[in-house]
Amino acid sequence: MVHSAIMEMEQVAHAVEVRGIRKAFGATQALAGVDLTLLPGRVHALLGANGCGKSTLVKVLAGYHVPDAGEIIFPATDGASHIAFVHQDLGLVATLSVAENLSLTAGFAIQGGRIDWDYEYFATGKLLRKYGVTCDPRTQVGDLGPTDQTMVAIVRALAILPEHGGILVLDEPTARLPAAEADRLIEMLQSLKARGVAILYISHRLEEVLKLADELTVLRDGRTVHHGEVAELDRKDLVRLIIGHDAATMDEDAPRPDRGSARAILEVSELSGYRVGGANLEVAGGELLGIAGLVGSGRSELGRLIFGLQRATSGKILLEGRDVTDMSVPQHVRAGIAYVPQDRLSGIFKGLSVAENAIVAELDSLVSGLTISEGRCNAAAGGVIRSFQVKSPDMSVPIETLSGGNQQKVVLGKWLRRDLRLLILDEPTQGIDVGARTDIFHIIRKVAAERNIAVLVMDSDLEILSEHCDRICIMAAGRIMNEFDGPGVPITTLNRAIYGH
Ligand SMILES: Nc1ncnc2c1ncn2[C@@H]1O[C@H](COP(=O)(O)OP(=O)(O)OP(=O)(O)O)[C@@H](O)[C@H]1O
Repeated sequence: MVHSAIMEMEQVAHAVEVRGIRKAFGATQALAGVDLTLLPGRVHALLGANGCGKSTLVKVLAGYHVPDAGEIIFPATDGASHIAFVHQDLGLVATLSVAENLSLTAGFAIQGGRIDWDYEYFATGKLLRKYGVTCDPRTQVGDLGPTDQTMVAIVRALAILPEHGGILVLDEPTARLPAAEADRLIEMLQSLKARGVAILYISHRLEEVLKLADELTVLRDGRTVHHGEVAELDRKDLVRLIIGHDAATMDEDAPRPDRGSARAILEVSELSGYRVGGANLEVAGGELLGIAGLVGSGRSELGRLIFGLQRATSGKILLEGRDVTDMSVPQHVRAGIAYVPQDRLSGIFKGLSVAENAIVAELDSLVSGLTISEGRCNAAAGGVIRSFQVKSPDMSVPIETLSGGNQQKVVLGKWLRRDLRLLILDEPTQGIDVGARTDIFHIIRKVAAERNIAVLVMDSDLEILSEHCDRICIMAAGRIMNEFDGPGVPITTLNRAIYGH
């Protein structure tokens, strides 16, 4: 029997109270009795490792999943309509303007039987300015940078909340943003507190949580393991609460490339494209080279140019001395280059199982005769699942039923099984929890050293680059401007270089 009920209560201080929510998917108990109270004007962070149940709780709040048991209690009679959501994928339509995107949920202004566009643009501009968003309401959303896109998604959510109060649920809003850009967003969210909005904030970025949140709830395996004030905690405390012990530190014994003798696997000279203009770099076998830079610095485009997703207008790309500049993507894959894109969804095949996704990059080697050897497929998929500690009930379930972070682990794992020379990772640990991140980099380093693979890592999280990369290059205006030897480059040094151009 479903015990869920949305009860109405009067004159209570909370914006919403969640009591004893349980939700299972088959044998997976995603939520095993979660309690949570959101208060007006306060930010409540919801933390926990990949697959602990955060998104499931958000989907229960949104009414997308019906809980197996528990209650959601709103104080006002129309409480359910005063809760707005910004999901991980933002849910914006890239080909429509900012004004159109906002009106899709808030409704269009109609005058004389037609949409009053002058009013639409005026009203959208006013709304954006109110929250400090400077983009033009006529701009296509796809042409905005990721920070402005995120802010538009938040303004769109806020537009359906009342002038005071309401509840805003944000599921990893800053996952795609560099730290400094995320600060703009955090300032915006701080200002909402004064408006009495109750905010539920999900993030794997602990610095943000420490800056923004007033209180936090930590989930582990669908259960609340901690609830309390944030002011009393530091980063180490958060890590301990999330993973149940201190984070593993850098593996001092991990093999590191000897730069003097290691031969360059990748050599890029004077490479230019749309935003990249004259980039030069080399990556040796076994080396992890990090690329940092602001959005628009050419950081992500550099990876796409090397993989052949974008055409170079000039310059050269050599892979073990062989010119691969004008090769197509399939030719690059055959030459031993792998590219894991920023956008997790473009790396997975929805509808296929976890096992099929795990082996899709090496299908050619698993086919015997006209059939695919099931035993070898299962062994290969099992290898990915074990080494990346993918949390999945079994490998036959559709990949989209895994939590976001676990989908990302499968994408990474499938590429690492191929016979690679160069691995390009664009935001590899986006959405991956703090414990799993370190494990993943340890695996990448080990595999890179054992098989002499060059690894190029583009990441907006400077802590990740500082902790794990042998060298870090700073990109600005399409060029490599500085280079630092790692690991352990201070974040302040990296930030100074990034903003110094
Ligand atoms: N529709 C579904 N069908 C089957 N299992 C599901 C479904 N949705 C979630 N699960 C499972 O429920 C558990 C909790 O997943 P959820 O997405 O809530 O985790 P999460 O804490 O949001 O993780 P992440 O940080 O990786 O986004 C996981 O084991 C996941 O595989």
